[in-house]
Amino acid sequence: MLSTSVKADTIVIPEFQQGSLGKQTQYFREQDNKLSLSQALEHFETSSLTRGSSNSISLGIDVTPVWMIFTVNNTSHSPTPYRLSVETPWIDYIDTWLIQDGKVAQHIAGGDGLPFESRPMQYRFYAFEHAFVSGETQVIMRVETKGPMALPIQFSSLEQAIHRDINSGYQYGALYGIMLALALYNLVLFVFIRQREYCLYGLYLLGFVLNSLSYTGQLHTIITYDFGVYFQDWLDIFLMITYSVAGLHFARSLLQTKEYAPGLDRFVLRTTLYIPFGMLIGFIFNQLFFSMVLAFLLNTCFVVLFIAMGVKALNAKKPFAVIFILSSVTAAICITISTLAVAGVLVPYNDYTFKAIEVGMAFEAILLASILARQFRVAQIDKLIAEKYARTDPLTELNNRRGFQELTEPLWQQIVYQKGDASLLLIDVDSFKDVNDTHGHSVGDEVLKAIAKVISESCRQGDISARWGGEEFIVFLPHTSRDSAITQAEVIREAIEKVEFLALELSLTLTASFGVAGSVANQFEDTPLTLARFEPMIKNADRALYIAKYSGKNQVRIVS
Ligand SMILES: Nc1nc2c(ncn2[C@@H]2O[C@H](COP(=O)(O)OP(=O)(O)OP(=O)(O)O)[C@@H](O)[C@H]2O)c(=O)[nH]1
Repeated sequence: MLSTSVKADTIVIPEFQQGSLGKQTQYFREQDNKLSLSQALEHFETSSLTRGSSNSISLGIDVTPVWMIFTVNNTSHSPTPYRLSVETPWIDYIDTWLIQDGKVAQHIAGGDGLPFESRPMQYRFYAFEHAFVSGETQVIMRVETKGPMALPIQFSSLEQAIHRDINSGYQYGALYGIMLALALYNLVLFVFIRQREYCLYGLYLLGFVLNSLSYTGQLHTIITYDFGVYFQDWLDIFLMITYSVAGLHFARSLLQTKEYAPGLDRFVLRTTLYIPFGMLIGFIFNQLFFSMVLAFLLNTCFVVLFIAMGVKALNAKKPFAVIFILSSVTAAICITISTLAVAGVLVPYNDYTFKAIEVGMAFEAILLASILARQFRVAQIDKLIAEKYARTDPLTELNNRRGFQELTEPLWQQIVYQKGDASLLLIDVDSFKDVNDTHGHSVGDEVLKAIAKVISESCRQGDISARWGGEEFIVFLPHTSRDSAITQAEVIREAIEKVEFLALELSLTLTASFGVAGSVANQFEDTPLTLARFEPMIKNADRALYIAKYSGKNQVRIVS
């Protein structure tokens, strides 16, 4: 007959509906040899026990097994089903004995040391349900693990347990949904844009979600193979390291720390090499504790280095540094809250403090995504500017040759298919060398700008003007016959002649010569316009310009 006079704080049901049992338990640590239940009961009776002081009992990593006791008193007249769960899914072995009237009514063995199918509930934690009969039931538990000995014991009526499960499902669904959507979106962006930040960010988020799925036991309800006692512990370590490494490389790449903080950048790089390497050595020699310490070290470095990189980026006046710091400090605070809650220090353990880490990471993920989105926008604007300048002459801001060709090509095609007319003007400033020689090159530049302005302002809407090279300009006149083009050229010639370069404080009169080529009734050089006739038309205008120059300049000519 088993008995113990030791009374832990009694849990009275059905009044007690749901909560953590840290404060209602008393415990002691097993010393050298594994105790039997009766030896443990004797110890409970005869030795001093530690009373749980917070919602979650937490004793550190790689500690000796713990024996716990608490009492449930069912004051109702019928058996009342309750669920007990230990919400840290990495515990290797948990044994629970329910003692009624001095006899073991039930023994429930579980933990990730047992194959998934043999566990009391096919659940992400060690959990079981039991109908507590009227009167007192003593609950004795023995817990053994190589991982962190954090024991948030949850005790709830079945109704509350199901309610909690549903709530928890929604909460995790929302958190993981946000993070997975962001991860996949960024990986898709990487496939199409080929910018490594997107890939690293996607991997970082995926790594975190996987790590969290494993750390909260959810992954192991899917992967149910029995790989042995430490499978889950090693997987947690591996995933912690993967997401930390991806996260740190993402931060390096996003903030480009190499440019302005080479020392810190090297340190981050080495951290992401040496710690995983050490973990690998630990894995090869099956040193779980050693690898676990390295994983926690990397996780701590991760938080500190994120903030340090943000501060360096801020000092270097990098855009987005403030948002980066805000996101990493928030994540750091949330990680600290969860860690302290699980460790039972300062922060009370409850569902919110346990999940703070995920909330912090989701917040960080959204802020980092906003940085990437803004960076994308800046890159787009830069690209548009670069594209514009690839088509624009920087001095006169008219089209350059490339811009001219790109704009005229579709118009020319349209005119050819519609059997319409089109003309070209080639304009060359007369004796421009004298301007340079007399007033200097920079004045020459200003003069060219002024003439370009006159040309573009004298053009009709739809005409396309461009700088053809040096002091030579070209104008394409769509839907304009050669005769109308001559008239238009005269307008521009007169406008140039009238330009006063007052802003340059120069009393200067400049003229320009014009070569005109164009079609009349869709005929150019006695043949209808075709796609291939564009180049010959330019050559024709060039010959006309030559004639204008050698006929005394400041005139409009065609090849007759
Ligand atoms: N300031 C300035 N000068 C330029 C630029 N591009 C070409 N030039 C000058 O334009 C002048 C062209 O001289 P030339 O080809 O002899 O022609 P020109 O003096 O206008 O004589 P004609 O064409 O026969 O009337 C050269 O002195 C070039 O250096 C430019 O972007 N800025």
